[in-house]
Amino acid sequence: MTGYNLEAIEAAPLKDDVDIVIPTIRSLDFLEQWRPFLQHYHLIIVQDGDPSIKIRVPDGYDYELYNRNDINKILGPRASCISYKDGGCRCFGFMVSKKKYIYTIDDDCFVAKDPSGKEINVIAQHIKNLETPSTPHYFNTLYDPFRDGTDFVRGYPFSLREGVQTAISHGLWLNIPDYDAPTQLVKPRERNARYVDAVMTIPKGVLYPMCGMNLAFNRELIGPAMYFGLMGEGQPISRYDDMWAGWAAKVVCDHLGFGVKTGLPYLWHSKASNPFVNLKKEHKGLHWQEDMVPFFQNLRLSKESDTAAKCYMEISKMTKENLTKVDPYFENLADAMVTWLEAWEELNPPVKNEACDDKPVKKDNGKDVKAK
Ligand SMILES: O=c1ccn([C@@H]2O[C@H](COP(=O)(O)OP(=O)(O)O[C@H]3O[C@@H](CO)[C@H](O)[C@H]3O)[C@@H](O)[C@H]2O)c(=O)[nH]1
Ligand SMILES: [Mn+2]
Repeated sequence: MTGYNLEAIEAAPLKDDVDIVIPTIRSLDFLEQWRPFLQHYHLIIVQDGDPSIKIRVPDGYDYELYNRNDINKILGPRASCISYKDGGCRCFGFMVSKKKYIYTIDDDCFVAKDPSGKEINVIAQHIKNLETPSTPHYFNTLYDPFRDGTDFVRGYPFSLREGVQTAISHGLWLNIPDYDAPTQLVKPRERNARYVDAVMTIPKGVLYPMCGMNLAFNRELIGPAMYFGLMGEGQPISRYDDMWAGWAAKVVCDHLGFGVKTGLPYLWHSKASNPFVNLKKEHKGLHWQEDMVPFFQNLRLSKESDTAAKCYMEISKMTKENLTKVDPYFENLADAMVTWLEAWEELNPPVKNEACDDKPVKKDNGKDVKAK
């Protein structure tokens, strides 16, 4: 497919347009190996667990680091919507970022190699995925037609070849696959060595289990719908943070006409989590997913919902109406979704037109800021 200068996209890493968000309860030593690919980017590190622990960021990285005390200070009572002791705390980083794109990665992930032995530049591939259209309305059997060396196949309607803007790029994992605890327990030695050289659009109306380990998205298009839920300490469920975000964000993308791609790039996941501990954290989710998935599959948004934030507000109401019968937890989750939206709006005030009004309009972290 021509018309998109893929080489130019690869050469320009868009370093001023991407923030890298890392949730961590461990160490950041994994960043040493990522230097050639990540050091040019700004990091937003969300330190989970005990805030008195000092974590070291490898020299040379440009970063902001937030622990629980910082989250409480910045969000005040609204900090209650950010999960504690769950990787879902990463969404705080999405909220404080001001960039167009987010790339989020776990702290037990390393650089993978393609079958030729070349190290994979994850951000370059995610940017390609995001900066080229998706094709959610009709499946191209040669996968992403916007990659070099391929195109739309015979029988692909010309009226659909323009595609739609891509909002989410979901990358995959070599070595330890993203299995749930029961699958990990029955297949403790399973490793993924299968590198599939493919990127594909997930069709409109089809949901998927989104993993937060190697994920990029366009924050301007979909940011408010990328809430990783209320999980972890004090909650009956953990480790469904990315699933919740993925189901909701896909429904919002389908409604707003954005696309979601999955496939390349791969990274190397060297799993640090324990399947027995995970089973304890996940077991309610394993039951509830049988209700959560049909809930999202049947959800229809109104045409008045024409932004990600409005869609997400509607989803919070529907969550309360439809899932509270599954468990009272969903009432708290629905309230947390509203709190998340309020906090998002406070930190990301709507941009006003300077020509109409140049008065200071909003407070941003306590400071008056002019609308840009
Ligand atoms: O309490 C916690 C636990 C973890 N983190 C950070 O979150 C990521 C992922 O954690 P981990 O590597 O333990 O989990 P996996 O099972 O390997 O990964 C998958 O589980 C998903 C559900 O949360 C996650 O998105 C998947 O990638 C690491 O960076 C931990 O340090 C945390 O902050 N708080
Ligand atoms: Mn892991």
